[in-house]
Amino acid sequence: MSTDSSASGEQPVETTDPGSVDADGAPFLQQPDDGSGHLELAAELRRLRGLVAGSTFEDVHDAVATVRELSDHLEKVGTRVNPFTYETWGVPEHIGANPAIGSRNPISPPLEPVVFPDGTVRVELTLGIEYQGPPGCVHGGIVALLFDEMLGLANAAAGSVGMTADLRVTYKSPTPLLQPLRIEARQIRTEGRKIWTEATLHTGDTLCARTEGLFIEPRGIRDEDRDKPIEG
Ligand SMILES: CCCCCCCC(=O)SCCNC(=O)CCNC(=O)[C@H](O)C(C)(C)COP(=O)(O)OP(=O)(O)OC[C@H]1O[C@@H](n2cnc3c(N)ncnc32)[C@H](O)[C@@H]1OP(=O)(O)O
Repeated sequence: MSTDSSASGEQPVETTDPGSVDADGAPFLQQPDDGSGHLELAAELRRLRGLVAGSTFEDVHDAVATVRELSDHLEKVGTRVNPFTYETWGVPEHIGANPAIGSRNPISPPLEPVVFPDGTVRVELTLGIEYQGPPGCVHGGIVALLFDEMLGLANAAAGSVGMTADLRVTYKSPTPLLQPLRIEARQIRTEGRKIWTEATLHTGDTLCARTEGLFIEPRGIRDEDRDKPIEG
């Protein structure tokens, strides 16, 4: 998504594309473009989402009609995904619909994680007004969503998979909108089916929030699914 300039000309005014890949990190959980235009559609809707949530209008009835027409069109030309019939998790229909990382989901920022040799997973992102809680700050529930996702990805990077059983978030300092954010997650230890994973969220050198999660590996997990993240 494009980054615009505020009146001061310095700050972005909307959620931006994720940060570029760090030289030391490898892209993790890439979601390939199938060439259908689906990802471009989602990106355009992300732009729309920010405009709708973050603007005031005198009269947008024309836009209502246009968007209704678009929805009717997509209903006609699309094949609906059934979330109860995936062969396994991690297939594009599954990951793509995820509200934190899904490239097909206009709700997602989306995250574009990189993984480091020590198993740390990192994302860099900037969130716009559609993620606002307190004025100028990211909603605490959004922080928890992003943390949950990142912990799951760190588990996947470590070759394990677990359902979130306990997620504790400590909010240390307001998480600003429209400022570059960095989330880093890593698995700490495992014991039987229990997995402990931690993450931090910074803006610059300021720690905004940290989290500790306990994940439980589902019973009967297949070996080939261990490095695939469970979606929240
Ligand atoms: C793409 C990136 C992925 C993002 C990741 C997102 C992950 C998610 O959001 S998952 C969705 C949210 N989470 C859920 O819906 C989970 C709902 N809960 C459940 O399904 C179950 O309670 C589940 C699977 C966690 C555990 O159930 P079950 O497998 O029966 O575990 P159970 O046998 O009772 O317990 C196993 C061990 O874990 C412990 N345990 C289980 N739950 C907890 C808990 N909440 N707190 C502390 N310990 C717990 C038990 O005490 C037991 O310990 P021990 O072996 O020492 O006796």
